Amino acid sequence: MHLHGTTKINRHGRLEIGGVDTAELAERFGTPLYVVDEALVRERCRQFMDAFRASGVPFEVSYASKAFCVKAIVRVVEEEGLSLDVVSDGELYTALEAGFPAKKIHFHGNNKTPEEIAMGLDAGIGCFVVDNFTEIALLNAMAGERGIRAKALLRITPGVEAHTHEFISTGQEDSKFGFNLAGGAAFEAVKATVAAPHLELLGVHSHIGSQIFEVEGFRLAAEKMADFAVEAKSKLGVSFPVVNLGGGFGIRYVEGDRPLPVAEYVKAITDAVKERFGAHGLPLPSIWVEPGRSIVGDAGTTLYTVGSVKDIPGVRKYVAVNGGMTDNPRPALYDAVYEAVLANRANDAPEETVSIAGKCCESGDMLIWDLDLPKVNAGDTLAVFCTGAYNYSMASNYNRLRRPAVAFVKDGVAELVVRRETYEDLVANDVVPERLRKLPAVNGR
Ligand SMILES: Cc1ncc(COP(=O)(O)O)c(C=O)c1O
Ligand SMILES: N[C@@H](CCCC[NH3+])C(=O)O
Repeated sequence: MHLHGTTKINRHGRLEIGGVDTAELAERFGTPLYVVDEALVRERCRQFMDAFRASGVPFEVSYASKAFCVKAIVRVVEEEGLSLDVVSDGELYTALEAGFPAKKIHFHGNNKTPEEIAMGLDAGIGCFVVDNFTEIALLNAMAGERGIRAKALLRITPGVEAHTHEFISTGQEDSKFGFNLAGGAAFEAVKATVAAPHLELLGVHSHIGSQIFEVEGFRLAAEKMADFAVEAKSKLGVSFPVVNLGGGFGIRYVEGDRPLPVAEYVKAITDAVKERFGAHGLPLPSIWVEPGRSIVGDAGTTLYTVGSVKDIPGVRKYVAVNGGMTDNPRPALYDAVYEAVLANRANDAPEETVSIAGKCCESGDMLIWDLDLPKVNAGDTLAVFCTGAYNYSMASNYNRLRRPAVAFVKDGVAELVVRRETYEDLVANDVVPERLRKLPAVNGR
């Protein structure tokens, strides 16, 4: 069993996170419950910040809030000195509501609506990561209407494929994201941006994929960005003050996952940029990265209560929990794998191999296949590890399940940061047209 961050087994044989017994968490907040180890989030933030400081380059580490976007986490990353990526009006709204400094917010997305661009411009965000020619024209026009110049980073698809699950690779040429390098769109985009009177070109951005365990892809992308900077300088006289290499740094979900220490990814990136820019006599740009999963992923644990157990002799034993694809759609979407333990009997030896099913009306609603556990009973608490990234943020109300609560734990204290949805929340936006309203009962019928 791999215990992440402050997670440990206490003297009662129960799992404890941030110094808080999971039995107490389940009792106080109910289950399913997302538990976030705040100290581990802060440690991950510091690993990035410290590695960049050690490299001596100008930098920004921008938390990709799509991984987990709620006000409390925004507060934590601000306290740790990070910047923030948003990809929608909703994420931007959350960041601003949390008091995050607008200047340190970067707005991503392949189809930012005019309303989203207006919201970003009016808030005075730091930059837009511009994705396509439509956006160059729109952003220029909307900044012009306001009499300002918007800062723009151009998202480039560098043609680097990271070794990861196909569905979450975004760096290849055939992508809905960005301007491709090989086809010449990236070069045209630089020309169009510098010709736009209300845009200020900050530089270039690339993101090569997610859950990456090697430095090679980052190094290659960094080199391609540097070579592109050389081309832009020599042919157009344009400089890139910023080179952003995106996110995608892998984490350990299960045995066999071998992420590199954060410092190694950072060193590979900063070395490649330094070398390549230096070799061409270009000034060193500010180097930015956008980690999401590697900031919050392994700090999250989901607690569930075991309900029905169904044994099909000679086939398999299904153990169902009171959540599923609604709070964690990643196994269904990406065949993602997770480790889990019985939180209330964490020292008990494994006795059986079971598969963890969710409670949704969907055969694909399985959380873990073939998990070794002690004999499981209804009422046990199952803790699934590494659910901090892309779980709460991708959760749904399928089957009208209510989204779980989120609690931060730290130094023996648990605090609610998102309350569990209520039945009222579920129907709050429903409108019944007059003609469908139930007539008041007549004569008691
Ligand atoms: C542009 C961009 N930046 C950053 C991220 C964060 O990725 P990860 O959570 O894998 O670090 C993503 C998502 O993959 C992304 O699309
Ligand atoms: N949602 C994906 C990652 C998204 C990457 C896209 N930028 C996951 O759960 O792994």
